[in-house]
Amino acid sequence: MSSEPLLKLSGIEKSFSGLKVLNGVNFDLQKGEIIGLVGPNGSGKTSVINLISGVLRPDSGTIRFNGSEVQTLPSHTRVKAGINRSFQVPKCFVSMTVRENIEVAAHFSGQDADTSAILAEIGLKHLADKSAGALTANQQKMLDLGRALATRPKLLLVDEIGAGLNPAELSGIATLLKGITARGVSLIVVEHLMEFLNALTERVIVLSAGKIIFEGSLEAASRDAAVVTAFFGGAV
Ligand SMILES: Nc1ncnc2c1ncn2[C@@H]1O[C@H](COP(=O)(O)OP(=O)(O)OP(=O)(O)O)[C@@H](O)[C@H]1O
Repeated sequence: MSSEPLLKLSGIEKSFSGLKVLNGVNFDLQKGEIIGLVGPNGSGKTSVINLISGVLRPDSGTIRFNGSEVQTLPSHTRVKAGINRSFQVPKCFVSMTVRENIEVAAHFSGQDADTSAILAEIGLKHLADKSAGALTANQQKMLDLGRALATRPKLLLVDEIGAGLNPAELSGIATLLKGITARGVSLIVVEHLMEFLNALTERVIVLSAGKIIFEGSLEAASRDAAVVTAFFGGAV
């Protein structure tokens, strides 16, 4: 049996207009694992998600997923291979209904999704026939997640889904995400909300200025001098 991780980033470098935003990023993710990706604003978290999902390509380095290198594949091919994501700013089709948004995503990826089950899971079943453009921002975030689920990902990348939610909503999303991993899906969760992350996972990767400065438990991260300096500019 292969012990290769589901996802392996090796030596990832990315610059924009000469400014290096990722500088030798390496990490692994196992099947069914959740990791939190944290770091100060501008540290490179969304760039990592964009590189894994195919929105961006690395200048150098490799991204192995499920046994193959994927770093040069376009996004739609990566979706079919089992990588999908939600966005910081949701990207639903606002002129379609909620149900149609899920159906289109499933059709696009060639998957036979259970639309009703997904609508129930994301809490939008009662709004299935409503236009996606009429949803609140938080409901659109859930629909974005539902669209990703409709493609039956093996790896789901969740970019700041918690922003602007109240504690009850955050707890509901933590339960939802844990239910998704219980089905064997791996998750990378980019988040600023540490309480929310703590409810989801023990393992975090901390980025600072494009480099991984810590990998381990959230509790240990909070006591790590380099992490404290990256977030607060010095000891607290
Ligand atoms: N397409 C782009 N073109 C130019 N610069 C970019 C682009 N995308 C990201 N950057 C820059 O790369 C750096 C890392 O940005 P990124 O969005 O990955 O950080 P982040 O950690 O996700 O930040 P935040 O927590 O604020 O979302 C920033 O300096 C950002 O301005």
